[in-house]
Amino acid sequence: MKAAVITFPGSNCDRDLAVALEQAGAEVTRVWHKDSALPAGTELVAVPGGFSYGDYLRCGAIAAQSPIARNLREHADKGGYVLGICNGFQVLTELGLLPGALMRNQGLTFLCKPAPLKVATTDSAYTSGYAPGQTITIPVAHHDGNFQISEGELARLRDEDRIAFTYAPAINGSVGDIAGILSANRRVLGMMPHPERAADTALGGLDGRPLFTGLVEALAYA
Ligand SMILES: NC(=O)CC[C@H](N)C(=O)O
Repeated sequence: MKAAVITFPGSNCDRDLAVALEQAGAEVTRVWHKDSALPAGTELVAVPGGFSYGDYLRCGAIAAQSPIARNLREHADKGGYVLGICNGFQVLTELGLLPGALMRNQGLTFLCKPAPLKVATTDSAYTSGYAPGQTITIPVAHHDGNFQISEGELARLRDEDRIAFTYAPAINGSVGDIAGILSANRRVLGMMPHPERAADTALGGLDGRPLFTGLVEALAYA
């Protein structure tokens, strides 16, 4: 699988994400926010966590206007795979590639801790490496992770089985305890927890690894 990992000024999980993808067998190219093209043959664009452009305006809002964001949108519009983690999820909602918004955590504090999650669907390239209903632990590190969405759009997410992960127990006030969602074509995933921080025993956990290995395997047979 050919993957491109975007770096914005303020990204801080870009290298970890590239390493996690490489360890799963992906061929990774790093892309700068001012680039105006993705490498030929890119199958997955990965948008990492961090504090892009200092979180000014709203988390992810300025990154969504960057030069590479146009290529990201084109890639998604063509049916390409896009993975947004934490700040990356915020960027994808700002771009309108995923519905809803990430608001300030209910407790108004930055949360940095391991978060137990439930795998809510295994029907995607990103979650096929898990067992249905499996409980996993993945670290979170955010102040704007409180996912909110209209009732109608929430019903649609549920009807279409597009909720990928939920917090168990709740941590930040997200509606339906939602931690990650899929696009209608199931090729775009946004999630607040950081699977790249739980993809190596040296990092204290392996529960994030099946996301990357499952994705690489799923795309090999796509
Ligand atoms: N780790 C991250 O990507 C953090 C995202 C964003 N800066 C927030 O705090 O909500």
